[in-house]
Amino acid sequence: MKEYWTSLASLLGVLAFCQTLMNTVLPPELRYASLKLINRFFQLFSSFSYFDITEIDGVNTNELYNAVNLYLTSSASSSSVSSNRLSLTRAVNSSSTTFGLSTNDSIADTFNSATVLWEHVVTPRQTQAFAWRPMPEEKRGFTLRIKKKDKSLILNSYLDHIVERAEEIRRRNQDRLLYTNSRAAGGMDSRGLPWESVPFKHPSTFDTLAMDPERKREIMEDLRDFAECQSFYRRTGRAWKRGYLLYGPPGTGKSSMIAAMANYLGYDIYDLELAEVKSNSELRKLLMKTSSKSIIVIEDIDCSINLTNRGKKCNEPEMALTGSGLGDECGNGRSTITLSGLLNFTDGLWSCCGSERIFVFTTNHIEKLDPALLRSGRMDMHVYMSYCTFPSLKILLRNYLGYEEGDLSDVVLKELEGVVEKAEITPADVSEVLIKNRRDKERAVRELLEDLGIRAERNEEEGKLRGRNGSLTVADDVEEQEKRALDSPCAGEEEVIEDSICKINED
Ligand SMILES: Nc1ncnc2c1ncn2[C@@H]1O[C@H](COP(=O)(O)OP(=O)(O)OP(=O)(O)O)[C@@H](O)[C@H]1O
Ligand SMILES: [Mg+2]
Repeated sequence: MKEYWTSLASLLGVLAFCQTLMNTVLPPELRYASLKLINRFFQLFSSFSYFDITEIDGVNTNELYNAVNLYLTSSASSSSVSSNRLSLTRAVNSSSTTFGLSTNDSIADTFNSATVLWEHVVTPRQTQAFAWRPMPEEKRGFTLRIKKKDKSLILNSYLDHIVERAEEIRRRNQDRLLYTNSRAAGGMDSRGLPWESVPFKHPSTFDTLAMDPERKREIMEDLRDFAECQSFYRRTGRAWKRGYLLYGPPGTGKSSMIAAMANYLGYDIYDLELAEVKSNSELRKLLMKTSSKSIIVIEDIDCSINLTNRGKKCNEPEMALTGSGLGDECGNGRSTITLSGLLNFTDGLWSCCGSERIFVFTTNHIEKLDPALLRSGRMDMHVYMSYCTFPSLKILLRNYLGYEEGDLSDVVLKELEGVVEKAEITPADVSEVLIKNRRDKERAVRELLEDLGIRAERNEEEGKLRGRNGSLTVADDVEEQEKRALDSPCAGEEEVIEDSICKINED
């Protein structure tokens, strides 16, 4: 026994000596590499296989890493998984606490009677004197340890199971995320991610959205069709994405529609602030960092992109080859996003670097948009968010006052129907009147009727209404607006813009 202890002490002494020698002789980077090498050597004789799943896979975020993270996060608190230490987090405004694996801690899981071990590996990134792009300060990843004999039996099915479970958890999770690129400092965060997120809690749904019920049903069917028909997109060779252009006056529910879409499909929203994006390549990078099952939104597209930039030519010859043949990135520090860059963003090869994504552009002035954005196939569905119509008014009365079909007298309904479209009132304005008087329903309807009457009269006086007998229908309006926008490709804008639009059309 005494001999045993003596040998153990000598062995420990040798190990301590080797470690001191390594620490003295080798610089820190080499020390880490040699430890890794020794580790690999021992793994050769081990009965386990190891798999590394890193957070960043080249330039893209590794979807598998996110799936494993979510899977372990949700199962960390359950009794089937054993771990001594868990990290607890709760995001700003979030309603739920999430469990996670602490840095460099491990957790065991069981699948088909095989036990596996996950380790959360976080190592500091080696500092480089020069880097092409900001890199996260830490390298994160999971290492899966699995018995060699179980590897062929469960590895693929286990990973499929994790991806499926993660998907399920995401869908069940009420806290969708709302991402934005408009960070005060600009650029990326300490982990090299260009998007910041907060939990998305907008309560708007298709049920609360006031619009023509038939049109609403069409949009919902279109969305469902899109989400469920991956095989169709694959079979027809189309990228699995869809574009919606929402247009109409302010306060008609464009942003509410986006929230309703996200809540309906359970997608995250990426609210892209174009003014914060410096160049087309930055735009592409942002696109690459979005996840699938998401809605990428550019609000007020007519205001966000300065088309006059497209008229500016770059001196570098390779720049002149890009997009429409006009310079797009002159590197002068100002935003140099071009229309062609934007079109590539939604439609080009890069737009397919993920899947199941919806692009939504909104505008108050469809007639100001470049026809290239409107042509069929680019924005698959154009949705006109109109002034309040009688059917949408009934939805608002139900939402705010609880009036169901038949609760209001026929006389009042007739009065409302007769005046609502002539009043050209937005759902936002109707909501205001109803919110203000929601505790006194009759008064609310009375005030609404008064307001509608005044607006209708004013409109008639100002000769705003079009049509033979002064009536304006939503259908007329949609037709007229789209026609105006499509028929005059190079008309109606300042000259510089005209030039560049015409050039891109020639291309
Ligand atoms: N169609 C609608 N159905 C239900 N509520 C609506 C609708 N339109 C507007 N509202 C109400 O008015 C408010 C403003 O609407 P929203 O922000 O969606 O309008 P918008 O069309 O995006 O306006 P803008 O063009 O100014 O961005 C919302 O908070 C919502 O309560
Ligand atoms: Mg809006």
